[in-house]
Amino acid sequence: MALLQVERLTKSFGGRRVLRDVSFGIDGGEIVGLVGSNGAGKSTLGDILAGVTAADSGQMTLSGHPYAPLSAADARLLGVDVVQQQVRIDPGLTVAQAVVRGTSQSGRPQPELRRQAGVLLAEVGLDVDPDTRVGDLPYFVHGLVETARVLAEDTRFVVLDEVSAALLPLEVTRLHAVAGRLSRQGRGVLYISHRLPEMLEVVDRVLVLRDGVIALDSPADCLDPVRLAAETMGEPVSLPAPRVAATLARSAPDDVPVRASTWPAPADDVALRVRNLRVPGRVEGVDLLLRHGEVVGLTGHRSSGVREIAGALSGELPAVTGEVVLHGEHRTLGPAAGEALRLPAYHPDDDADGVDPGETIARTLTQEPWGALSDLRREIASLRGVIRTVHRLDVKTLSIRTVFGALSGGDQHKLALARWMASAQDVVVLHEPTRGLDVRSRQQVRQLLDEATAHGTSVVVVSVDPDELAECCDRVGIVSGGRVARWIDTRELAVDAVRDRIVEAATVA
Ligand SMILES: Nc1ncnc2c1ncn2[C@@H]1O[C@H](COP(=O)(O)OP(=O)(O)OP(=O)(O)O)[C@@H](O)[C@H]1O
Repeated sequence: MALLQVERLTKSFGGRRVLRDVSFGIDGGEIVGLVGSNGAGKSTLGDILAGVTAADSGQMTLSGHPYAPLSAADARLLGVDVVQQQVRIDPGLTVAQAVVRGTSQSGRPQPELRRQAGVLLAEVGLDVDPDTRVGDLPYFVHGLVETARVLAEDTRFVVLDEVSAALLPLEVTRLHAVAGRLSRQGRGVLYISHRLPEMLEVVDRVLVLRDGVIALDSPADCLDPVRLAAETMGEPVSLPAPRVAATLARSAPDDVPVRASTWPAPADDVALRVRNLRVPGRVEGVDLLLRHGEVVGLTGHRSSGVREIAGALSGELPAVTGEVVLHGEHRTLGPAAGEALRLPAYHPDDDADGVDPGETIARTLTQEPWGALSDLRREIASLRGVIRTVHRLDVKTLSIRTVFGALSGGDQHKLALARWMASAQDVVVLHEPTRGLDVRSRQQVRQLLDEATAHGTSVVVVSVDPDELAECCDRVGIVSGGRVARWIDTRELAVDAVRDRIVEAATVA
């Protein structure tokens, strides 16, 4: 008998039928992957299992008994819990309070809570003081805090919704160890992810959700990432090509000179040169050279200094440097000069947050107060632009009047990035531009990048995901001890070869 059995679930939002006829079973001790394109309904399904959302019709059983939770709290009592994709924990709580909140443990004395939270945090590989305020933690940590909370409970079935999306390979390995432990304890796990190569390493079976039904239910060892991507999209997908090869294959617009990949770059080809960049105590002297139209990646462990380099470039952290040349202009940075680089930076969490989730897609993308639109032709052109973007990015919605917050996580991210990139010029910093995106959406984001770089924009991509770096960048710097320990050139290498080099170099560093 399956631990959790799902029969003919359906769910619609307005006129959009998301789940049509979903049936499957998951045994105790099984880790089952759930994949599907952005907007396919994975989170909706996970939320139904965990009582967050109710299905329109269908039945579920848990250990053979009818299971129809009235709320998330009800599901938790019955032993089913979810770590949600866009989890937001009350920033005023301490980590220890967050780990035990809503569980049977929460009434225990504080010292015991702290001790227990410390053990659980270590288990998910999170090296933070249990007294730290949640609001002081980076966003990626929230999913791990939630995973620790699930461990604190007597849960029989756990949904992990995109917990790995913002994690480094080493952190993903720890998350997989947690999933393995849950499975050895006889619990069932539904593991939702777009990071297919990593997911296939941990799951026993994979369910593909496509067009509202389970289109494939297969043992993981019969699948590889390319076949799985094709099953997810319902059509063959091409392997991502390295960016430089794609750039050379593309016919450049007449007004854009095709650059030779020479190194060092000629002086007039330099978009940004920084020598000896320092953030006292955190960044130890980094040299960075970015040519016009180049995409340079930076990655490294949490304490490597990579975030601080990005923070110094975007002016979020005070930096000192020997020399900065930006568009041919020399600048001096440092407290004395009172000047900072202030490169525009896109952070998926902050910028998707900066968008009002209650606002329509149309208003979000036009960025104009509608009262200010007094010219009908301008308004039509502007709305046409919105429709084009929604089509082009394949956003799953029936109308541009849908509120932004009702879109799937991936669709929100794509639109927020497209909106941000529309005004990106010169040199910009992008944090995790393809996070949480399916294989086709990743290609669409690469196209956005290619278009921007073809017009001379240069990009620094900061990421934890080796596949993203391999697909999007011309060069990737591995940061360690506040320095770039090694540069990996992606030219003339297959994407998975670059990925392996990044993982290997980051592990050594
Ligand atoms: N509360 C809601 N109101 C209206 N539509 C919704 C709501 N929640 C989800 N949807 C719609 O249901 C569809 C499925 O969304 P869901 O978040 O489940 O997709 P997903 O497969 O998890 O996508 P992603 O990979 O992008 O996270 C989307 O088209 C989304 O717009």
